[in-house]
Amino acid sequence: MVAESPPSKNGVAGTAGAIKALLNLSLRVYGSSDLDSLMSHILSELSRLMDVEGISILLPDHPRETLGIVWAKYPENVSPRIMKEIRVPLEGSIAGAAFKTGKPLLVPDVLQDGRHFPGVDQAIGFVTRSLLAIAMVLEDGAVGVLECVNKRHGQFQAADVELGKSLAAILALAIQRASLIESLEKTNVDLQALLDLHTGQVDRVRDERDRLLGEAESHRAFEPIVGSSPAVLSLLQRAQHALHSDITVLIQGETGTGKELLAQCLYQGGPRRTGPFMVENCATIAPGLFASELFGHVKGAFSGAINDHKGLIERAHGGTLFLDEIGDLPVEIQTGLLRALEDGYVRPVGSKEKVRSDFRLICATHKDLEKEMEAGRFRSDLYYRISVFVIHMPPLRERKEDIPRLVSVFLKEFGQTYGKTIPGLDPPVLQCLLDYPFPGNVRELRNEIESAVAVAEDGRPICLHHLSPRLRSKQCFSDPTHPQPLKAQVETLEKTLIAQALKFCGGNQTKAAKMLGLSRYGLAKKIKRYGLGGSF
Ligand SMILES: Nc1ncnc2c1ncn2[C@@H]1O[C@H](COP(=O)(O)OP(=O)(O)OP(=O)(O)O)[C@@H](O)[C@H]1O
Repeated sequence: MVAESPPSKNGVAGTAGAIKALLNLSLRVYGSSDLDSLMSHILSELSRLMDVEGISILLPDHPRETLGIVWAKYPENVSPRIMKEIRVPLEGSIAGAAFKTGKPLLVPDVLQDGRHFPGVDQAIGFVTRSLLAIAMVLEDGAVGVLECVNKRHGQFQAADVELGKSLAAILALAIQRASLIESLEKTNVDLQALLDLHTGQVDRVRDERDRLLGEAESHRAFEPIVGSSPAVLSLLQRAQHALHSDITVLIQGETGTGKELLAQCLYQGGPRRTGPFMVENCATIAPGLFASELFGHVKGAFSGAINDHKGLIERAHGGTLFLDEIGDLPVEIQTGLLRALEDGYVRPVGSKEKVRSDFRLICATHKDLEKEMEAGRFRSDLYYRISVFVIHMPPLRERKEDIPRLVSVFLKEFGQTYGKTIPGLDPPVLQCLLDYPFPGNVRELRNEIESAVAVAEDGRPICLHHLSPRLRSKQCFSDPTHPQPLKAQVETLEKTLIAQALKFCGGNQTKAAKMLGLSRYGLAKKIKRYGLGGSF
């Protein structure tokens, strides 16, 4: 049987004590983020305030078919674990009816009420006599039920209902707040995980990008150095280690192998690229001028010193000093250079003051500096100071596979210089280049291609007669390592002899024909056949 809530008689709920208790609970709800300990405290307070044997909060399960007893304050002999396992049906229970209607239900005699669900009492060994079920309602509807069981003294009154409604409202807010905090915390965890993942990905992408950029940058730094032979690749690999540091580098190699070119690449790709790049070839400085060239001088330091002069070391401040042919530096100058390297100061000739210079040194030599040291021409302390990182430039004869690529780069370069389009080399020309030892290395090859382009006909390939006699004299038509059909060799020889004769006769075909014992017409035919119509 369900009774309408009677008006307050005993005035328990209306007392100043109850209001104070309500206020305290509200404050507690907003001051706590731990819902379980908050509920345990609130239910203890409520069971005292409402003067009941048992009190519980039921929340709907998903999907909303049953109610679970989530928090409860019952006599000590009731097992909280068993209580938590109980499911109260929404249909066929007083709590379910309160939840669905959103209205408080006061049941003075539970056994007389057909909706009573006996499962709870059976499970926990308890007897429910009277019951007050109040839905905890928010704007969107009921979020749960507050259930007070067995009024200890007398019956539930209307005042209990009013107090229960106020409590249920506070509890509904507490639950809403807690679930909001929980979902915010979960979102926060999810977001953090997402952020970590994203940050990890961003870091990985950035690392990869830096690695690729680093590689690309190194690659770009050495772009002017043409060659893909194993010798060049291993020199570039080594040079790459010196690219991003200030380390002193000693480049060793024969003349024309590209020592200065490598020094330029190290400077331009290195950390001091915005500073100056001072270059000096020690083999070309007059003996008396070394000190002044390197360290500078002050006005009046010697006859002819009409002005102050900044030396190379001072001018290289913040940048790089490249000393080519360092092996030719006089011993007395070596001491000053060593001091500048170690102290970071130079003293200009005739000056009492030292000048500071912070520079990176790159040296090159074709000499064997260890031998120079043994012979007493090179200071050992300077040698050890500059040979921290040595790079060897391989001679061209040890990397002939680079010749075709070098030739094509130079053909393009000089084609632009001379305003011509040179499609390539006649096959014997390449063979000739490959057979030649190139004592002057890449510089000699470069010069050879430049002079060939200069005399070649626009749009026609470079022929043997465009090459210098030095190269052609080395040509071996019957080289057993490169056997060719006799006809081809004879033709190559014929072509070369005609080209030489034309060149000798300044392009005069009548004279050349006479020289070769050919008719003017016969020579013209051969010139046409061999494409020798260019300027001689
Ligand atoms: N691998 C290369 N790719 C392209 N050009 C090169 C290469 N090596 C050298 N050269 C070119 O050859 C010429 C000579 O090079 P460089 O002056 O650097 O040689 P070097 O070893 O310093 O000579 P030296 O000892 O006589 O001073 C330059 O024009 C340079 O650009």
